[in-house]
Amino acid sequence: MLERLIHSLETSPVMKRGEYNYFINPITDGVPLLEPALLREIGCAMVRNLDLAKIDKIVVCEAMGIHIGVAFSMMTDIPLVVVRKRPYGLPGEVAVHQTTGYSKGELYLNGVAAGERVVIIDDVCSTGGTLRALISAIESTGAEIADICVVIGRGDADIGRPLKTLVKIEVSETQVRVVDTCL
Ligand SMILES: O=P(O)(O)OC[C@H]1O[C@H](OP(=O)(O)OP(=O)(O)O)[C@H](O)[C@@H]1O
Ligand code: HPA
Repeated sequence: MLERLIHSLETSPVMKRGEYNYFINPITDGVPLLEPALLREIGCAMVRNLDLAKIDKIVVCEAMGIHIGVAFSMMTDIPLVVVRKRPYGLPGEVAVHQTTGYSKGELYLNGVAAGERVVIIDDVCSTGGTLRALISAIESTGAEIADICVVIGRGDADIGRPLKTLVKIEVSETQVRVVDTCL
């Protein structure tokens, strides 16, 4: 299991975004293309690794959480909430101030209510800026975060909660190395 993911990571090109070594991979970028078998492999690994008891919703961030969230939602029949980069001004909308290793931005959370149990999934955790901001936004709604899982863990970011990763990687200026897997 995870052979496709490991192969795709270890053949990922790396580019500079400022000082940040940014790897380019189908799961984290959607390019050059997403193979259905890779999505299935990741969906199955997430189902095996997440605690799905009494979960009301899956929460993902636009853009690169969406394909993973869709695969996972279709496998589990749990509804999906997409945290968007655009505000809608709906009642209860929560702004999420996101900082990554190479960007700053605003995301907007809708569709999560007090008392609900949610799981967060995403493509990658690097500095942890996105997950920390999302966790505090979800907590402000009064919902409970039951579990958090990313496909790829890069570095040792502290998000203040346990974080499950399917694979852990190290990224140099030229290549990605898979250093651990959840299996
Ligand atoms: O741990 P961090 O340093 O926060 O990095 C991880 C985040 O960076 C990427 O999102 P990005 O904001 O680049 O948007 P995208 O999903 O549209 O590519 C990725 O999808 C994660 O959400
Ligand atoms: O190196 C990266 N590649 C793709 N997406 C990312 N999101 C955070 N870091 C990265």
